Amino acid sequence: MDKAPIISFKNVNKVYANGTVGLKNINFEIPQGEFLVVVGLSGAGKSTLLRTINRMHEITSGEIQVEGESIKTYKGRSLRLLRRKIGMIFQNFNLVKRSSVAKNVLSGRVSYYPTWKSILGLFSTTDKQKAVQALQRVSLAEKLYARADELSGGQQQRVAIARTLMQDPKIILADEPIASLDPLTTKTVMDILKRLNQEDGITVIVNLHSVALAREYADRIVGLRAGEVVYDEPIAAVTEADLNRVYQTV
Ligand SMILES: Nc1ncnc2c1ncn2[C@@H]1O[C@H](COP(=O)(O)OP(=O)(O)OP(=O)(O)O)[C@@H](O)[C@H]1O
Repeated sequence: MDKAPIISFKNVNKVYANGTVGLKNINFEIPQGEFLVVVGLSGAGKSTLLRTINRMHEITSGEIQVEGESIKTYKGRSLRLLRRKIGMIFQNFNLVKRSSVAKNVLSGRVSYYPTWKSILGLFSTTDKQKAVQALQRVSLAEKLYARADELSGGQQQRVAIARTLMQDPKIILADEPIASLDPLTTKTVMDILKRLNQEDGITVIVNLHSVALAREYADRIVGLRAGEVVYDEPIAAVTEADLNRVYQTV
């Protein structure tokens, strides 16, 4: 690919406080606009990898760059700006369940407001319209006033995606976004992520257990085993034998 990398890992290591190795000598670049799927067994380091990109987890050594800048020393405003451009989707949706869909979606915009305004819920009319548009993108505009916990799992995940869109993200990190969903709903959610990638040029990185899904949606697959990259290929080059390597336990 000839596009500049939006994210790069250089000799990245992560050792947790209890001595567990989370990531081991990770080196790779993610070009802007790529749909990257990270696969691996439970405990392989997929969540750790994703969470180092927005500094939810700190790395032990090496360097991660986002848009050509090392994120290691970011704090205060620079860290807030980093997190604003990186949306995150979680397996369990992370919605405020007793709040309305509208409030949940608008909360994706708080980093654009001073704290006191966001606490009082003083969102602009423009942003309220933006929330409706975000819900339209995930085909849920009619649920604007519903309570989040009245929705199905798949609908809640779509609300979470709409919330992320309020950030105007350049990157979406999705950590097992379909792990709690049935096959039909899985397809809806994956299709939405793919559409945002293709129509908006958002770089999407998704952690998945399912190799079949990875093959269906990814531009490229990175396989992790015990914190190490054991496989990194564009989708066209993927073979069963390669993927089996990712799932070997020894
Ligand atoms: N806070 C923590 N403290 C200590 N070890 C941790 C912590 N978080 C994760 N680990 C360990 O780091 C390794 C990688 O975990 P990680 O959650 O990144 O894997 P994963 O591939 O995302 O797994 P899963 O598919 O189950 O979510 C595992 O051995 C895990 O037990």
